[in-house]
Amino acid sequence: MNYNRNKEIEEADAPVIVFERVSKTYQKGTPAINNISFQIRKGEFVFIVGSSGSGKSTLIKLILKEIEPTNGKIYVNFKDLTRMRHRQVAKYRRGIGVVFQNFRLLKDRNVYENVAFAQRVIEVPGSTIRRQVPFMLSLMGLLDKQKSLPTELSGGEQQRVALARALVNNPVILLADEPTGNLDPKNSWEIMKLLEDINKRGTTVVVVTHNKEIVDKMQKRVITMNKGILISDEQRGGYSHAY
Ligand SMILES: Nc1ncnc2c1ncn2[C@@H]1O[C@H](COP(=O)(O)OP(=O)(O)OP(=O)(O)O)[C@@H](O)[C@H]1O
Repeated sequence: MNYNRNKEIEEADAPVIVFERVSKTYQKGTPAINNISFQIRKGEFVFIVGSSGSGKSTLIKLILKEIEPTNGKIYVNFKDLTRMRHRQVAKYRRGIGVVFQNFRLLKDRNVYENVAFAQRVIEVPGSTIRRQVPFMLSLMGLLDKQKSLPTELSGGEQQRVALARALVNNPVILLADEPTGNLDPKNSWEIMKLLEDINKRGTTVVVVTHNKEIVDKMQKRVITMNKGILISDEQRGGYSHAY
């Protein structure tokens, strides 16, 4: 598995997520996102923070093209999302790794199968799956849990399975929506260290979180939202500057 993706590291400065004056108003509402512009470059690690209802999940849904902006332009991986054809959307989404607060694992499949499934749906050859799934599980420290069902795992282990599944197809971007929301501090830090390792290997990582301690300690770029408006965007920022 060519996990280093040398070509992409060479293009480390290329913007992989671009929002240009983007607004989103749900039916009968005030704007959930109001005239937002920002760029995230290849290989960056970015936190998105803000109080409940500030528009963070809306932002993630826009990036995944689960919803359409009311105004503005969004480019991801050099594709104009507003002009993407319906039949191209599934393939586009498979190019982005995503993890959520509640893990979203297949409950009736073991750890190995949960990760392999992400490859089976895009018809990766069996021999490649048999090589790449154990590699990914070993990166996540899960080789000895391959045969366990999600219900037999701790929350931290379940999130590591979700990470393995999100990463096995080698995405350029990993989106994490509250990845530590259901975890205790020790497991939260383990997941954040893994996200940092993944980022060092070249993957662009975008993390939505309410975890003040983690944001303050990690000293990454922090985009802060408030009532649909981007109120600050700081390199080596902190949560404490948020409100
Ligand atoms: N499907 C929807 N229909 C109508 N309004 C919505 C919908 N989804 C979100 N909203 C509204 O849009 C605003 C932004 O919501 P969003 O879920 O993006 O916030 P958030 O920052 O992710 O919040 P949280 O931290 O609680 O997850 C809120 O006012 C919310 O009520």
